[in-house]
Amino acid sequence: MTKFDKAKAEIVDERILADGWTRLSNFQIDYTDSDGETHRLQREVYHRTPAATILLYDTRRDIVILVRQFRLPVFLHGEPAWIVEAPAGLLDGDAPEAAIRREAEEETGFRIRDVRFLFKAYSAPGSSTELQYFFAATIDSTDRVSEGGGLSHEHEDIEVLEVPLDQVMAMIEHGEIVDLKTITLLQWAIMNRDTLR
Ligand SMILES: Nc1nc2c(ncn2[C@@H]2O[C@H](COP(=O)(O)OP(=O)(O)O[C@H]3O[C@H](CO)[C@@H](O)[C@H](O)[C@@H]3O)[C@@H](O)[C@H]2O)c(=O)[nH]1
Ligand SMILES: [Mg+2]
Repeated sequence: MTKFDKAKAEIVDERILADGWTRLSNFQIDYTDSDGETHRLQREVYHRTPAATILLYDTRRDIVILVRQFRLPVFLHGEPAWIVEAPAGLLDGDAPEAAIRREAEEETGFRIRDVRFLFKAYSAPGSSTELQYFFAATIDSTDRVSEGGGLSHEHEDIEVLEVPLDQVMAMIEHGEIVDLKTITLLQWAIMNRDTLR
């Protein structure tokens, strides 16, 4: 018996507010709450497709490979908008592992060998359908097959960074790393560094 045994939700209507790069809908739902009372609620949902991200960790040098790129939503906050993130990308119809291998190489130039699935998590479950798959791989400099930097025909403009794992917590605390998936992965790395060696 939990608080939500009587609770349920039914979709009544979906109205598409925008259908550009990503669909934005206004839903009406009949939500029956934990007391058994039903209320009609409005909820806007941004239909983001799934994505994957990866911790690339060089065990010998104790560094992680991060990327820096422009993010318009950060720019709109009036803050420095070329932000530091873990390599990541949309699955684009591929399985999560295949997608993260592709994205890691496109963005960083590293062709990864063994890759470990860590967990999956919703990025912003109050507003977006986006599901993020988290991975980790150990690398060394011989795994670098190109410069990376992203796809020029998609105007990706990416800088590849090598950051000592010992510095990332200070970067998070000083606001130099502000992307939530990246903070999650780096905290995982600090907690599990020994299992990666
Ligand atoms: N035309 C058009 N292109 C877009 C739009 N939004 C993104 N793109 C293009 O779509 C591509 C997305 O690149 P990916 O590497 O696949 O995805 P990402 O943006 O890095 O996404 C990752 O980071 C995000 C920020 O943390 C995450 O939100 C996302 O889940 C993922 O982890 C880029 O080439 C970008 O230019 C848009 O509104 N219109
Ligand atoms: Mg990307």
